[in-house]
Amino acid sequence: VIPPGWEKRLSRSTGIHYYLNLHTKESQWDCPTERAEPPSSHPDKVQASHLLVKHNKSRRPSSWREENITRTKEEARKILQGYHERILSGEVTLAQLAQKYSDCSSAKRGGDLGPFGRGAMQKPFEDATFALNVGELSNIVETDSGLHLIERTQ
Ligand SMILES: N=C(N)NCCC[C@H](NC(=O)[C@@H]1CCC/C1=C\[C@H](COP(=O)(O)O)NC(=O)[C@@H](N)Cc1ccccc1)C(N)=O
Repeated sequence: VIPPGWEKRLSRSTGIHYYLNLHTKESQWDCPTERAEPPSSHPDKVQASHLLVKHNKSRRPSSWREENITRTKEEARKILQGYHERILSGEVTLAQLAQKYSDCSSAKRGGDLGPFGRGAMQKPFEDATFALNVGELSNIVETDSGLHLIERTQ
């Protein structure tokens, strides 16, 4: 008997049965032994990309882009608001802007921070990311590093 959350399918090309996980849409040849669970709405780990604009009150007012960052926090906010509007309009993606303008070393990876759990990032950043649904873009989030736009990717 097939555990709940799975469906037995017939592969047209091979004429062999396979099993489809109705939640993840992944398929496998061998008959599952565990039930397939819907994705939990409280994941241990999330993945996000971010665009960081630092200012003269950042804990480390320096980055790969700029040796000595002198813009004020309000100037940084204006810059990030501009990026926010351009991303929301669909003109550009966060990754494209992060690659060029983010004051974080993750800029090289389009702002991708990789997967992380609670306790890894500064609290405001962590809370904002965990509050996002996958694919959603945050408003401006402030940490000791500076001002961020965050997009949750997983
Ligand atoms: N994957 C992890 N656990 N890496 C350690 C994160 C440490 C954490 N960082 C933050 O909370 C902020 C939010 C995101 C980036 C970040 C800050 C700074 C930039 O600000 P600054 O420190 O000059 O003030 N970038 C970083 O840390 C980068 N290594 C993030 C990163 C870059 C490339 C690949 C993966 C991760 C913290 N507890 O301080």
